[in-house]
Amino acid sequence: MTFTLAAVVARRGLDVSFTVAPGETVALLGSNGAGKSTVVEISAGLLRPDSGRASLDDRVLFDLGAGRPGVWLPPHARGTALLAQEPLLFPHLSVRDNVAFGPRSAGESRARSRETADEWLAAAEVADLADRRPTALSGGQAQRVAVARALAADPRLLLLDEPMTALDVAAVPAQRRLLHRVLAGRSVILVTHDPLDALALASRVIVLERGRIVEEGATRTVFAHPQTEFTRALTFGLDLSAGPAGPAGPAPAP
Ligand SMILES: Nc1ncnc2c1ncn2[C@@H]1O[C@H](COP(=O)(O)OP(=O)(O)OP(=O)(O)O)[C@@H](O)[C@H]1O
Repeated sequence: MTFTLAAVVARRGLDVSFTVAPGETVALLGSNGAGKSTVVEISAGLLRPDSGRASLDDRVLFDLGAGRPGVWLPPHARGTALLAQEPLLFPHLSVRDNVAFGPRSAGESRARSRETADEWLAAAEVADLADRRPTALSGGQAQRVAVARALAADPRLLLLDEPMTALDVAAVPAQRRLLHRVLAGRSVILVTHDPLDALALASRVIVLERGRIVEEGATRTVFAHPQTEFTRALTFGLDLSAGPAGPAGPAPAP
């Protein structure tokens, strides 16, 4: 899926335009208030921009401008899934039924949507928690269930807004590894403050400053040759000379 977005939100000082290629994870970086969450909200259908257009392949998500009726698809009709900082699971449903909710809403039978849920719970390595209520989960477990729930809906575009922020620091590497595995081949926008998330998960980064794109390119290229003060500070001390880190870590020195 190719995602294209152009949007202006004057009251938030936002004016951006970019594309996410099929199967590409793009990390949105930038200081507090730069506009990252606003981009996610617009893409998910939670915030209406003053003007702009977004599409996922040939499906127009919105097309708005002055003096015409325009197009605005509601969140559930977009084919996007949002994974937020907090897992936001339905407290009255079991873990399995939380994950089954998306496929069930999309018209799958109760039995088939539960099978889909169990497949994604297994992929997120939390199959043993299927019968629990969300209140009986740790923060890390709840985020894994939230990942399973987002993917069970089979989104055309996955929006991750700081999915690691609420986690204990010790739980972050395992969550990063899970995301690395399940994001492969999907079109994803990842908001993060952590350069390690961008390096591990995103092939491209976009840096926002006061609602504008000020830097973008391949993650390692941008980090190795930062053009803005923000990116220079973000990557200070990062050693990018070891080559790309795979699941087994960087290649050993010769
Ligand atoms: N609900 C809101 N109402 C009005 N203005 C808002 C609202 N949420 C954010 N803003 C403003 O919009 C601008 C962009 O904020 P946004 O939350 O998108 O930034 P961000 O890059 O996600 O920041 P952070 O890293 O702190 O989460 C900021 O100037 C912010 O003050």
